[in-house]
Amino acid sequence: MASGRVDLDGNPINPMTICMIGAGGFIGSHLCEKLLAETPHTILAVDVYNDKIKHLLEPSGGGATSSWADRIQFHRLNIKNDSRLEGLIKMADLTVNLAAICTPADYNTRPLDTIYSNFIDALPVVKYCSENGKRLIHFSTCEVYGKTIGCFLPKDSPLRQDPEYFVLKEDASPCIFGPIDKQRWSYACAKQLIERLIYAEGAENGLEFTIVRPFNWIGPRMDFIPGIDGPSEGVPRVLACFSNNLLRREPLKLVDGGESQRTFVYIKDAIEAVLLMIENPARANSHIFNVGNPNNEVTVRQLAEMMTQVYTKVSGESPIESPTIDVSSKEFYGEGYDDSDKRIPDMTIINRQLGWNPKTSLWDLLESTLTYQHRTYAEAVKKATSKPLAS
Ligand SMILES: NC(=O)c1ccc[n+]([C@@H]2O[C@H](COP(=O)([O-])OP(=O)(O)OC[C@H]3O[C@@H](n4cnc5c(N)ncnc54)[C@H](O)[C@@H]3O)[C@@H](O)[C@H]2O)c1
Ligand SMILES: O=C(O)[C@H]1O[C@H](OP(=O)(O)OP(=O)(O)OC[C@H]2O[C@@H](n3ccc(=O)[nH]c3=O)[C@H](O)[C@@H]2O)[C@H](O)[C@@H](O)[C@@H]1O
Repeated sequence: MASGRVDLDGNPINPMTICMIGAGGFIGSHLCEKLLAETPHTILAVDVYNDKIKHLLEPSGGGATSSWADRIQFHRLNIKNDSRLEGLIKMADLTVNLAAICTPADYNTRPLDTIYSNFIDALPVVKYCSENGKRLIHFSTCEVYGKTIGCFLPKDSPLRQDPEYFVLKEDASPCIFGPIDKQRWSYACAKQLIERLIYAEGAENGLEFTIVRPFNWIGPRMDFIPGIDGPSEGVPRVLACFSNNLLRREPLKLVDGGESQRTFVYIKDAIEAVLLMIENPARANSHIFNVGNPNNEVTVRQLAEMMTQVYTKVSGESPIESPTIDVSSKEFYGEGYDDSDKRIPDMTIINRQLGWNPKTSLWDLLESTLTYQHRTYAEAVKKATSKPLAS
């Protein structure tokens, strides 16, 4: 049955069933919302948690019409050890695998869990897709590029300004990781190996696959605020760390001077790219796609300064006297941390295959995200910090 929707080549798109593993996480929650709101597709949502998609599962909740809840089914299971996984993959036309440990604070402190989660646990998913002739969209990471070639040049080398030495290209750039005792690279290395395995399944066994390399997607529902909806000692990714500091009126911690550079893309822009991949298999299969916003580059220090300005605007609270503080990576993350110096995605392939371009500026995406953070957490943080200490 056609849905009235057409793909980029004008062909009708038939409704499909999508097995989405890790659907209860940050990216999964936005992808579920988009699929339910704009397409006729059905979702088999697999995760160990569902807090971030609860509003979609309740028949009348979160503004959802009952037809939304009819098209999403939540399966609480851990893909490490659940025999129901193969059945769900068989029932679906397409599997999207998002499940992973993906917070840098874990890579050097829980390297075994990180490697198991990103490589070993993903193996059965690839195998079931390959054996049952099912299409797979697998989430990898921009971290597979590791460090740029440019960072090994002398500090004053003019070649450091040459894009050939830092722009990251799917089909040309090498993957450059630090030594083994820098366990930070356990995640990137596990993701690289699963990419190679998927690629080989495509080459040798005809698996239909697409690999996504997200470049710092950020927005509402990313990670958790420590002590409010996550462990008080937990260290989430930078957006949630800095949001937590702003909510608590603490200085934002700059790791090793905040000199590393990142490009941030708004989650809603990035999800548009994933929907194009889902609905245009002929253009997306056998490709690896960078998905990021090369125009939104900042150092982490600049990000901290911009988030402080934006938060002042959306909360109406004046900034604290010393808005940032320097910490060493050893103090913040522990032994074995290392960092990617710079991440600029080359957009040629995604542009050519899917015509996708990011739209939202860093200021605008921070404004909508920090408005959400303030609305969602400010009261809870105030309550938590005003509680008298137990005697
Ligand atoms: N957010 C980003 O910018 C970004 C960047 C690069 C790569 N990625 C990749 O995208 C994917 C999703 O990222 P996210 O930001 O949504 O992370 P997330 O942590 O919010 O979501 C991951 C989800 O997977 C689930 N999960 C993990 N292990 C599982 C298991 N064994 N069984 C069932 N469910 C399990 C978790 O409960 C969580 O809900 C990950 O593979 C990550 O490596 C994300
Ligand atoms: O998002 C991505 O594209 C990928 O990169 C992230 O890695 P990274 O960008 O290093 O992680 P963040 O926690 O977002 O940190 C960004 C930078 O901010 C710094 N930072 C972080 C937190 C903080 O409080 N202060 C601070 O200076 C980190 O040292 C790092 O240089 C994670 O590995 C994954 O989510 C993902 O695969």
